[in-house]
Amino acid sequence: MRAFEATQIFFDAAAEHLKIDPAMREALLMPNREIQVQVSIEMDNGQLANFVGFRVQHDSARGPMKGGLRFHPKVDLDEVRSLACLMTWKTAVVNLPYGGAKGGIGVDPTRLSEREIERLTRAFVDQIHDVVGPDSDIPAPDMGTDHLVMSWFRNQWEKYHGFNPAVITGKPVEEYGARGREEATGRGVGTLTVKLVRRLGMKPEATNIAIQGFGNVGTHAAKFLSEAQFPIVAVSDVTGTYYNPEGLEVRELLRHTMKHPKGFIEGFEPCEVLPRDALLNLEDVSVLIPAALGGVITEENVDDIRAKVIIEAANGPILPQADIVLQERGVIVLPDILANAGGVTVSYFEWVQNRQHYRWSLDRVRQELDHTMNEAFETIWETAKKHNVSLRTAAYMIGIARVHRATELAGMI
Ligand SMILES: NC(=O)C1=CN([C@@H]2O[C@H](COP(=O)(O)OP(=O)(O)OC[C@H]3O[C@@H](n4cnc5c(N)ncnc54)[C@H](OP(=O)(O)O)[C@@H]3O)[C@@H](O)[C@H]2O)C=CC1
Ligand SMILES: O=C(O)CCC(=O)C(=O)O
Repeated sequence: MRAFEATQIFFDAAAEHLKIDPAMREALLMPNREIQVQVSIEMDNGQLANFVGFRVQHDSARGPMKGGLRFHPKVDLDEVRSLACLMTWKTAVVNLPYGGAKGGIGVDPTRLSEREIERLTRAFVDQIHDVVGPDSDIPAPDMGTDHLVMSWFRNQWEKYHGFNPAVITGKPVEEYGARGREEATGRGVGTLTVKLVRRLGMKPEATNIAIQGFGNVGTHAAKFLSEAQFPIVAVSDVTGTYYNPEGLEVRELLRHTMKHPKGFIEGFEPCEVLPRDALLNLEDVSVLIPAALGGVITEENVDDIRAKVIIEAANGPILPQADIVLQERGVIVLPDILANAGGVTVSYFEWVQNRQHYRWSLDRVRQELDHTMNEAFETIWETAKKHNVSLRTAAYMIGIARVHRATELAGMI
């Protein structure tokens, strides 16, 4: 199943509960604008290389559109469209004054040098600079991009439009970035995992966790949760699954990946090395946190999942048929549009600081993030109880209802 079709199925389930008529459903679901561009650069060896870049602007009823940039070989229009749509409901779930967008380039950044990635980023900005801006569409990091990519993006955009760091978030802290943005998605995931586990009557020390993906989101979630006394028994990256039933030494693990030339976990000890996807089926795992790609839990592998709770740190990790099976088995799923909303929340704080030429302390960022995440969680928990629906349907209901209301109030339709 393609990514956008999966998002549409989740959307429809909630729209049905909200009794939104078919024409309005179509209007809410259809992206405002989709941009596909050719991005050609000179590689370090002097050869020309061509890539395809995308920016999908899904909805702006609640404010400027917001969403990350992904550099990954699997990036295509369908994936970006689905991710942009998720951003619309996500920003509404945490009640930010934003709409949703997403972008990316089909490229494997691990095969490019830093200078080649910089040239690629700048060439992409040359193609899309006139459709993004602090009041229209504000990019940010996602898979395969980081604070350096944000910095090059800003610098190139400012060559056309002049100084305005609020054009992009997730920048280096010393260049108008927000303290706490780098950790924000993982911290939000951690905060809500603690809350949900407690709500379900489970004890952190007796709740084993497995995390798929050990990049920005996976590492910060692991750090937060191990500090909250959860045993992190398994983590994975593209090189494999690293498992220790006694709990991995997360601090050592972070030190190890920082020293590895490509940031990989391979070579870490003490632990058992298993095939990459074995992480999904471990017997002694209570909480599974997918924090890598979408579409990893499918109809084919869902019966092998043993966890009681799944926290969707990644965007779209569970396909709709698998979601139904998990619901029937009583597995609690905290949906992406709530679970990973910490990143865009602190991006909003960065944008606000940039616009005010003011800097918040890390304590203030963390306090406001915790407050936003807790409030959204309670709203969705209550909605799920009231309507007897899953947390995913409840989150979609909240997000869609807010965007629907803004659309009606603006008289856009
Ligand atoms: N960054 C952010 O602020 C936000 C990110 N997200 C979502 O979180 C997810 C992760 O993003 P982020 O952490 O930024 O990305 P990163 O690029 O920083 O890290 C991705 C990680 O996933 C690993 N990975 C890739 N494919 C697989 C696989 N098949 N099995 C196991 N591990 C795999 C990578 O391994 P390796 O390093 O070996 O390549 C890497 O460890 C994405 O779905 C993203 O959309 C959501 C909200 C905000
Ligand atoms: O920080 C942001 O603006 C967006 C992050 C993102 O792309 C996401 O939440 O999926």
